[in-house]
Amino acid sequence: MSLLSHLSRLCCSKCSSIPSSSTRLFCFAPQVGRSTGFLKSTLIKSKQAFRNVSVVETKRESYKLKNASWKDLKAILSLAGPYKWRIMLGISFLGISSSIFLFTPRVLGKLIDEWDETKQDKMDPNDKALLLARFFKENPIALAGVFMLGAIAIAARIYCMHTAGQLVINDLRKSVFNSVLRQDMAFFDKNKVGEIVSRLSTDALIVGYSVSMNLSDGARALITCFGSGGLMVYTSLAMCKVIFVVVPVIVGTFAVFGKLQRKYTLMMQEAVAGANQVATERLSSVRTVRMLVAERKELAAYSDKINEIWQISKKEGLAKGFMFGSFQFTGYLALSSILFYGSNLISQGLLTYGELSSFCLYAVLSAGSLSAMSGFYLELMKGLGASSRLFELKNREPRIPLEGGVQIGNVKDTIRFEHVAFGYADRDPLFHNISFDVPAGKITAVVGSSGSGKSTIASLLLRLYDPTSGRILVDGTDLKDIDPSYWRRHIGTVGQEPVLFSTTIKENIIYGSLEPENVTDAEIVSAADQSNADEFISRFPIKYDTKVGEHGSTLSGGQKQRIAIARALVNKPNILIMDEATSALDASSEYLVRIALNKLLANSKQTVMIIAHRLSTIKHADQIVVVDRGSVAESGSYDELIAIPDGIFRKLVEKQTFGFKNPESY
Ligand SMILES: Nc1ncnc2c1ncn2[C@@H]1O[C@H](COP(=O)(O)OP(=O)(O)OP(=O)(O)O)[C@@H](O)[C@H]1O
Repeated sequence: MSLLSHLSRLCCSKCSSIPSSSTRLFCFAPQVGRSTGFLKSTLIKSKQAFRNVSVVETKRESYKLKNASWKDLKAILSLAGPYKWRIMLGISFLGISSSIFLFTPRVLGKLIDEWDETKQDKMDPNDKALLLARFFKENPIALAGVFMLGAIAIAARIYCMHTAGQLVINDLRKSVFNSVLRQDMAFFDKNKVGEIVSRLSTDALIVGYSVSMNLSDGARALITCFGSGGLMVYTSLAMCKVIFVVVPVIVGTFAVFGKLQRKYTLMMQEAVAGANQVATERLSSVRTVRMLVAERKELAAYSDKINEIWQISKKEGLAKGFMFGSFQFTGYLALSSILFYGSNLISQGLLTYGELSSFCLYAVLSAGSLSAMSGFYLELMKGLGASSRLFELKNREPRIPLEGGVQIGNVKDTIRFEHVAFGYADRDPLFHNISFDVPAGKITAVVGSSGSGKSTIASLLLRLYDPTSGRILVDGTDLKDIDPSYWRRHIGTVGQEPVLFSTTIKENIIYGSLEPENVTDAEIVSAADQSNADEFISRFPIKYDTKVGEHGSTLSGGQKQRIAIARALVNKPNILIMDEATSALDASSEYLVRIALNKLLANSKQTVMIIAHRLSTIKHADQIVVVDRGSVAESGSYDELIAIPDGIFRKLVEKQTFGFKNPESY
């Protein structure tokens, strides 16, 4: 009975140790960025960022084992390279525990026969197992001591392999995250953040497991299988006939129901991921759900997903039940056959009680190790499948590197867009010929109808994307030859919807500073003062140490915007890009932000690009560039452009001043 339960425990431990995809993490890009300090708040349109950010874990395909390639085997084994001594130590402990527990049944068999007076004369007095059995008969405490040693060796092996696995997982996660952080924006347009985070969490776990615990479990199964198989033959060749009949039945049962159970486990993981996706998406947009009174609808949607889980769970439970039931059935059948045939041999004097007991123990050990070996193979395949996806991310070279090139962080004369053409991947070309100059130390406003590509111009200037043809020249140097990080570091950006991180106001302001620890409090207050933020921050009880909540949820839109402006200013950037920094605000918030911006622009010696929606706000720009149908349709001062009869700018202004007769007077 206890042998059978030991056997089923072996199988259970195999099943339960498989990392479940229901443990996937859901994470938002700002948090990802914050945790490393790499992502700069230079995303021109936070709405674009959130398009990816709020995409949570999507339904993933089951592991496609057929895609696992053996060339990756070398690569995943090389991940364990730095920890080879730890793994070797684990394997040595495995050697100790396996030797003890493989030799034990034989010694126990001899111990049983030792009590049988009639068998004494037939025993080989030089048999090592017999000598040990006699020793343990006299010193039973020593036997307990040996078992204790075996148990300690097992514990040490598990510790070594578990920690080696975690170290591999840590390395993988760090290197993949590092590679992902370096990717260009086109990569993030195509890949969902939820999917990447899932790879970092689940796939790294599977790979780490497959080269650590799984490897040691596989080695243990192999040693046990061959060791106990050999010892069964050594114990009684005659009994092996029964084994040849019984073992395939046990392994076959396990294979059939095990496969079924694994299938349902994978279906379950997908269903749980689906339910999590619904829950996370809806909860992250709970304000919209509340305003649209959609609570019942969302509960129904979530209940449907839970029902899916329930349907699969019933099948999974049935498969599991049948597997363990059949396992008990075949196991008992096997043991009964061994005992029946064994007793027969005993009655003929061809076998001793001790030998039969040893044989039973070895049979159980080898059956357990056979099923463990099949599990090892599947886990290794899973590891290979998961590693190929991770290596793809780890080895991906971004088209726009993070660093490298001429270190230019200012413009002395002009930034020139020269016949720039550009289109987003899988979209029609957006620009076919954009040409205009941004003079140094002046304010240039870019205007155009919605979707004309104003924000894209700012993205190109930040080199978040490269033009498909044409060039952007900074005092004659192609932007492609300039160190991208150095360039971006000298540009202050305020996006349409400010992205704040769930930390203090102070940390939000200094986020993006090259040396945040060197930014003085006076500099922070000065930046906040310039952006009209100090006025409300100083009214908070703990002022700049106030936490702003997730995505700045405890602040008003205008307050968030003013903190974002302070963040853009604290680094004293040479170039400022303001992307519709006030369009999302109500009238009074806009007024406060506008005062801040006007104050800033009035004193500014910087080169400023304003992506403008509200045309009344750019009256004082030195130059206005009108983008229309992929090229620059008009450019000039406000007065020059408004004076063009039927001009595009004039029409844009007329649309915004609908109801006013004379747009010039607006
Ligand atoms: N990351 C992206 N991937 C694919 N297409 C994009 C992406 N970002 C913007 N677009 C598309 O490019 C076009 C120009 O977008 P952009 O945001 O530059 O326009 P805009 O003039 O700033 O618009 P608005 O005034 O409405 O903010 C739009 O059609 C938009 O759908």
